[in-house]
Amino acid sequence: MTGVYVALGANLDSPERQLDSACMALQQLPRQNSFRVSSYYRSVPMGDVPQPDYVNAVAYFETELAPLELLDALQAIELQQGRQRLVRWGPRTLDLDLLLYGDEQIQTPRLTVPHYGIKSREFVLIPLEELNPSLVLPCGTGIATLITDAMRQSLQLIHP
Ligand SMILES: CC1(C)Nc2nc(N)[nH]c(=O)c2N=C1O
Repeated sequence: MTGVYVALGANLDSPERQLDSACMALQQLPRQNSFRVSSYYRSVPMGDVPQPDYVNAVAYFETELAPLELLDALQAIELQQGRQRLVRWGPRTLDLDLLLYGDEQIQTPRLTVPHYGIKSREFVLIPLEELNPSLVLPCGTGIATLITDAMRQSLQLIHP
C-alpha cells in the first residue's frame, strides 16, 4: 500500500456536493483504505479566467493501484461528474489532481508527481497541512515552511 494525496476542486454545479460525491467515489476505489479528507475551503480562482470561487479540499488514502491506474481512476470520476475541458484554466464541475504518490517522483507525458503546483497553491497547501502538518515533500521541503500568513488569510474555511 502507498499513501497518496489527491487535491479536489470544483466551482460549478453545487461545488460542495461535487466534492461530497468525489469523496464517496474515492472511497469506492478498489484496493484502498484509510481514507481521510480535509475541511472544505472557499478560494478565489487562480489564473485570469473570470469564474466563480472554488471549493477545495485534499484527500488522503492508501492504495495498491499503480500511479497511472490511479490517474485513470481519478479521470473517470471527473468524467462521471460531468467534467468538460472547454477552456484551459476555466471553470469545472470537478478537478482531481494527484499531488503525491508516497515519496515517488514521477515524470511521464500523462503524469507529473509531485503535482507542479503543490508548493505554490494555498488551496492545496492549507488542506495538506490540515491532514499532515509535518508532511515533507520528496524533495525534502516541509510543507509548513511553504505556508505564509497571506495564504492562510486568502482561504475561507467552509466546514470541517
Ligand atoms: C483554474 C485553476 C488554475 N485555478 C484554481 N483556483 C482555485 N482557487 N482552486 C482551484 O482548484 C483551481 N484550479 C485550477 O485548475
